Amino acid sequence: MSLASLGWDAHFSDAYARFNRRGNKPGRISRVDRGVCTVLTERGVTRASLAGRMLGIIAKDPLAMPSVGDWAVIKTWSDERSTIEAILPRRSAIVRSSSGRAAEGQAIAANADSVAVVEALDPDPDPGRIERLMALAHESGATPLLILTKADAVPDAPLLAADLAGALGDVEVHTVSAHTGDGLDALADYLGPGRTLALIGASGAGKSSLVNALAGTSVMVTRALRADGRGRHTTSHRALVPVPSGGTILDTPGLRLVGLFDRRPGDATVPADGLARAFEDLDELAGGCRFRDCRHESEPDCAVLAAVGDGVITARRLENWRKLQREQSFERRRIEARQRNQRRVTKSRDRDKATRR
Ligand SMILES: Nc1nc2c(ncn2[C@@H]2O[C@H](COP(=O)(O)OP(=O)(O)OP(=O)(O)O)[C@@H](O)[C@H]2O)c(=O)[nH]1
Ligand SMILES: [Zn+2]
Repeated sequence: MSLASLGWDAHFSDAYARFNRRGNKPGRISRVDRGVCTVLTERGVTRASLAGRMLGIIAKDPLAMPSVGDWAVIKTWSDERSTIEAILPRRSAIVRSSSGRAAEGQAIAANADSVAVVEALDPDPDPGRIERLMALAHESGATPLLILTKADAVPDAPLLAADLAGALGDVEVHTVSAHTGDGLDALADYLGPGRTLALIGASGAGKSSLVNALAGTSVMVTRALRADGRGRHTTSHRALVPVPSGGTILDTPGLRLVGLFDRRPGDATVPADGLARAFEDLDELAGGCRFRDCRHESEPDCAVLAAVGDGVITARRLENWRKLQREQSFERRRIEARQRNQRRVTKSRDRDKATRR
């Protein structure tokens, strides 16, 4: 396996220079199990545990915990054991905050060139989840895109895709089916030699099936859906899989909680449908603002900002409420885009009818 096909380039080779001595070699982490990493190197696959100095660094900064996709410095000892001595600076990282404190974030994928939010077209795609995951993709520093899976399972895939794309702005949207192979060719751009495409999405979104379809072999375990139609948590590991086109695809574990990323510990128990109700007090307060379309940012006589100033509500709560409102306006834009599309379709159908007459 050449390091270049795994994404090794001048940037990483420069960073490696100060570790370049006998006994050390670079490798890319393809899997992490409780501190033991599977590493792809020029000479094949190695298992490596964390060196003592790494443990010290991680204790101070959990983000330094090796993640799938990281380039690592591997030291091989005289008894053949291997340890991870260091992680080279990341070019991008998908970070999930396990609690409200940013310092407790955890990298779930490193050094991807592009990050795809993967959402199934069937059952109905969830725009709120897409938007949350899209924020995570944007924050990673890689190029975000949206992959809509299971296109074979719905009659109107292009319409649904256009509808979701309309609300996303400048992000490429691809519609695919792992079962029929439709749309997979269009993903080749993201998987050229040395390029890494990472996938994030809810459990059951079809990530493993997509990895299998792109890698051309059955490298990941997928399992049938539960009777209630919800995906089962079947990805037992995070994996970096080389694909025939020369790049690598990085699968992350299925993310089951809708608001996993931006909800604070106390809010985590609030179910998605109860979210609006959870902010009723804020809606009520907003009724006291001078302007009816007050955005509670810097407007004069804003009752909400006043309440924050008085300590009646916390700034964090206000921020969460704003997030919810952004989601709702996303939903509105989505519905408008769908109506526009439908009007277009109806119009062209009428035109067809007229010409046939
Ligand atoms: N109709 C159809 N079903 C699909 C397609 N891709 C995946 N599925 C089904 O969707 C279910 C979930 O697929 P997985 O690939 O396991 O989903 P995942 O995102 O990897 O889920 P986790 O492993 O839980 O993270 C399985 O029952 C698949 O057979 C597709 O293109 N078309
Ligand atoms: Zn206000």
